[in-house]
Amino acid sequence: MNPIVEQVTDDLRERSRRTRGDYLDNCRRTRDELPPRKRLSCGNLAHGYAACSQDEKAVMARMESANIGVINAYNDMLSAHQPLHAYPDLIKQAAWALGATAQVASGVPAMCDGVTQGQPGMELSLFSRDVVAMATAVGLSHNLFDAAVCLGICDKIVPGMLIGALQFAHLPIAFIGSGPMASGIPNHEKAAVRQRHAQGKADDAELLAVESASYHSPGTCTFYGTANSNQMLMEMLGVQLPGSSFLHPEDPLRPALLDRTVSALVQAAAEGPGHIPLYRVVDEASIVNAVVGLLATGGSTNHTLHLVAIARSAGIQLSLDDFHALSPAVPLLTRIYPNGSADINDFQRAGGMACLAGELRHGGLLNEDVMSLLGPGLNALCRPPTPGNNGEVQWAGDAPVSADTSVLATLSSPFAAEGGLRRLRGNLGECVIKVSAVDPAHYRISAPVRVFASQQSLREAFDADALNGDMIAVVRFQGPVANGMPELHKLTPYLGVLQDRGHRVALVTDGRMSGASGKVPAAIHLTPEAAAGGMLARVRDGDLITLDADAGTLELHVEASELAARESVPLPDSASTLGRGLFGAMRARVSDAASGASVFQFP
Ligand SMILES: O=C(O)[C@H](O)[C@@H](O)[C@H](O)[C@H](O)COP(=O)(O)O
Repeated sequence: MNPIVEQVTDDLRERSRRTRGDYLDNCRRTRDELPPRKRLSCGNLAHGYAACSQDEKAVMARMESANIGVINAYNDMLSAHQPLHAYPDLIKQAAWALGATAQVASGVPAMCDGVTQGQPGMELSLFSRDVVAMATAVGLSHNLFDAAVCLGICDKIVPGMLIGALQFAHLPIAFIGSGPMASGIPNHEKAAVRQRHAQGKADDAELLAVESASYHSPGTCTFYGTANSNQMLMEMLGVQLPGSSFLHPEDPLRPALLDRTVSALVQAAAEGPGHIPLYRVVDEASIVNAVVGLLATGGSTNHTLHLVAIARSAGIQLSLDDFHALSPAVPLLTRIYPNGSADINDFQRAGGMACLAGELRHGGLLNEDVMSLLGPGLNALCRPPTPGNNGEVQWAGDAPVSADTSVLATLSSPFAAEGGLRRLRGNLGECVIKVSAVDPAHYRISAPVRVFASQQSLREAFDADALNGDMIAVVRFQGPVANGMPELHKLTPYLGVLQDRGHRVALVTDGRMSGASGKVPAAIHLTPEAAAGGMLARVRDGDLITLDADAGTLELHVEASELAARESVPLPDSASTLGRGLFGAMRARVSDAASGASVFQFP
């Protein structure tokens, strides 16, 4: 076992002792005091199964077999979620074949960050995670279910569902994804046309043709952004079947995997030694494994927020310090766009999750004492699913070796010695940078500041040709309190053009970037944010900032006395169009980015 992974896991257990203990007590008490369906009156039950068939009612009334609640994030607008339309019926059929039942407990909202990128709706995006958590809890609060399955894939939806599910962790709960669409136009070609469009060298028709050739059918986007990082994490945590995430939506193994998820839930719902409630699956050890997976793949920066919020919702006191402590122990093993030119389908062909997990395990980088839906340990995670006898799926054989080391490296020859995400600290506060997609020549940048209070103002300055030198672009008032912490990924082509012109450029912001961002060094999630007393509100045009990803520092070169004497620029008025007015209460209550940017007050 790697001593750093062991130490971080031990420290996390120690730090979480009280809150995790309270959480587990609460889970067990819920099971004792509010066992599924047992406290419902006849009227309650009759309401709950009124729309079921007579046969289903007879089975449900006996209460001898599991009733599975389905939380569904289906909509037609998210390509990744569109295939989920068919899943509830398949789950019901699979349950019925086992003498059990299933019901859709709730739909939950599901935002697409691709649709809202650079748009006002993006200000709802991060908060939608907590809305999804509450919607998941609303569905399961009917207490009609012995187990649950969450159907979701994309950015905020999976973390939100898991936060909600963890409030029902006395039940077995599984996740099912739908898999990536086939590769379209390569992601780096799309990015190149975007840069040409930003300079007026490509028109809208050309850009739309390229975008449509990239995003072209049902399934998850093919870059390694937040959605695909989610999928990796759910497998690492043990709540989604190993090797299921990156199979195409129409892959012939998908029906068998769905059936296996349902049978695992039915088994795990039964009392006895095989009972596997969610609280046995998501614990300190599996959370550390998830962080290791994120670092080894250079995954989405959004997970430095989501994993913290997920862990804390289960009484686990994960912090950025844990990411920072683990990073030197975890080599970078994948090169998937934006960290390279390959996409998630190339990763799958190279060996996918089984190969990645096998490699990490071989290096002692994963905790072995974990529980998954399939039982204890990591064996299944390190083997690809294959068709077995009777159409059932099996995980057998050896961990595969990489079929393409330019996409999925070995521990003996990693892409970088350290993980893809780093913490930066300095007199402006604490923030995060994703180095896995940045050329090491740009790890250290010292340049004068240009301050912007919005994405739009930076774009206007670019269009006016007013950005033609080295620059640290400070885009502030983009934190959770200010405007819900939008992703600023629409700035990537503009900053990318400046970098390609040979200027030394970096972004410093209290906002977020997308999982698809990375080429330009970006110090993001800066805490404290400008709207909550952060020094970022005192930065002025012409100040000098040094961002040093190797040293882990972000320094504003202004004397502390001068900084103390400066007035903070006030928060601009918030806009209320497109529903943003409704989210004022969340902006007023949200925790800082270092604590997961959540409206929930977890101890
Ligand atoms: O965090 C993420 O992964 C992104 O928010 C992603 O969900 C979003 O769809 C991007 O906007 C797509 O990236 P491109 O716009 O670069 O294709």
